[in-house]
Amino acid sequence: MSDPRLIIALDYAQPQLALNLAAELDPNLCRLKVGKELFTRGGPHLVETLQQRGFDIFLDLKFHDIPNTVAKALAAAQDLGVWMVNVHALGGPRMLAAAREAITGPTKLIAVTILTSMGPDELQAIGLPLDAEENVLRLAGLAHEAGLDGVVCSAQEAPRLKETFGKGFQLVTPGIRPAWAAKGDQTRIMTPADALSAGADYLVVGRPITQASDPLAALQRIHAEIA
Ligand SMILES: O=C(O)c1cc(=O)[nH]c(=O)n1[C@@H]1O[C@H](COP(=O)(O)O)[C@@H](O)[C@H]1O
Repeated sequence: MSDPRLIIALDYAQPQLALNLAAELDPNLCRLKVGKELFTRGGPHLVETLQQRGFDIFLDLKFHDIPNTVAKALAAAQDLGVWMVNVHALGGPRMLAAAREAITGPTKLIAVTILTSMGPDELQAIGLPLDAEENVLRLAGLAHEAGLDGVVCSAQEAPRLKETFGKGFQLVTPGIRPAWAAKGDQTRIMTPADALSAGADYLVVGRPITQASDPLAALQRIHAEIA
């Protein structure tokens, strides 16, 4: 079975736009991410429709709540049959343990560490040490200890994480920006090829594809860059 490294973030306001793009894509070449905006608009039905078309779905709802609530939300995500789901590592060790217990099947469970949009100023504003990598390593340590499958991080942190937690601990990296794409609100970014060389297992790419005047051409360009 193919194991595509590319996950396309379907950050659309209308489910139909997501379905239109999906209709042009090959599930053997990419996976799809359904996040807060699209899920709030399209709901579980949209996830099911995309799965029926053969796509693995990363349900990116970044659960962050008390342990019981997170566990119940994850059970619901698992019932949907999604390929991957995430929680915030900042929810803490008890929440991560409850999350791990809630996932009993093949759904991959990963933890967001420090959002790729955050730089030193924002880390300072929320009272965390200024070095993003230091925070990511600490939070990834909590996720690893709780038995999660991996973390969401920036590709900049990938070498240290692979070195510390080993090959099997999966790294899902947003903040991917080809040299030709706008940075937008992302801070800790890397190109697709550099991210893979740094040790990323999966690349999450949204706007460089979804906001391109020709999304398929943008996707093909990225595929060519990482081939
Ligand atoms: O969990 C995520 O997917 C995520 C974590 C993170 O730290 N940074 C981050 O950008 N994301 C998501 O990854 C996608 C990145 O989209 P673009 O910046 O448009 O490529 C968005 O859907 C974000 O919600």
